[in-house]
Amino acid sequence: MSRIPIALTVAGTDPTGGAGVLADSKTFHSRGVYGMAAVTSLTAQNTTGVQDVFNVPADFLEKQLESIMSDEVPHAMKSGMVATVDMMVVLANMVADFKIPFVIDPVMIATSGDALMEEETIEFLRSTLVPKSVTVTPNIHEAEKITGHRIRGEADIRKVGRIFLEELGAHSVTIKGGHLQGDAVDYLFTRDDTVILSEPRIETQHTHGTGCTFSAVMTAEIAKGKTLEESFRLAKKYITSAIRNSPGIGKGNGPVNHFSFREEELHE
Ligand SMILES: Nc1ncnc2c1ncn2[C@@H]1O[C@H](COP(=O)(O)OP(=O)(O)O)[C@@H](O)[C@H]1O
Ligand SMILES: Cc1ncc(COP(=O)(O)O)c(N)n1
Repeated sequence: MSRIPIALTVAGTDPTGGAGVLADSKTFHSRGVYGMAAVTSLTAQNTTGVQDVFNVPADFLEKQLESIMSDEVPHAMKSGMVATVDMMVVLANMVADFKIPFVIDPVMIATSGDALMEEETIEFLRSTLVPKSVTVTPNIHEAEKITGHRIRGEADIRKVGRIFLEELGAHSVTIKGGHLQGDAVDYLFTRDDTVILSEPRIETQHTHGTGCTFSAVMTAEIAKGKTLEESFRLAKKYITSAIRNSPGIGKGNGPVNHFSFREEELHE
């Protein structure tokens, strides 16, 4: 029995460390949670874009998950880039077997605009994985793709929230409004409640890995036993600080600062 909360990420790599399992691992660590990672894809990418992708064979993803689960079962888990249906089947089976609180970050394209998920995988995600999660954290584009409904403003976000809950069987959905105009407004829709969190938009190009980082905070807090709403509120504070204090790495859309929120807390 571990003496520390454990969070697992099932996601791809970004060798420049801004997104994917490296971002998740830094985030878990900064929230005081022990991090584990099963890798789905190796990407050759940096802050300017994705140069190439190598998908891990699905049976090797299965072996990684068996290695983890036969030794120590994490308290919560998230998925990020899961590019192929075969890998998603492995993930869905594992989630069904272990019933660990599971956050889906439905990663489809990188901040640079490069595709990270095959089209047929989106259908499997919608029908099989979404109902198994405690929450799914799409950005505007991903929420549109999953529901087939165009989002122009808050009324559409509310409509799409209802589609996730009522038609797709989600327990909750966390829709991130980072790609809309104006303030950065995020929405948590559950069966009983709607929580809306708003922060002023930060003028920056350094938002690489914001979605990975945001969902990793939620997963870490859930691993500690926090409620969904508490985890959402903390993730919003953390990502705002992380974007505001971005370290200015790379020639393109640089990463956020995964440790700034912790420092701000210490200085309070
Ligand atoms: N320029 C910004 N200023 C403040 N918050 C932002 C900014 N861009 C994104 N966010 C926040 O970062 C988180 C990730 O959102 P988003 O960029 O929509 O997702 P993704 O990284 O998956 O595309 C959300 O909490 C969103 O509101
Ligand atoms: C391996 C990997 N996973 C995910 C993303 C998306 O990142 P974002 O958090 O900016 O949507 C990425 N660029 N690379």
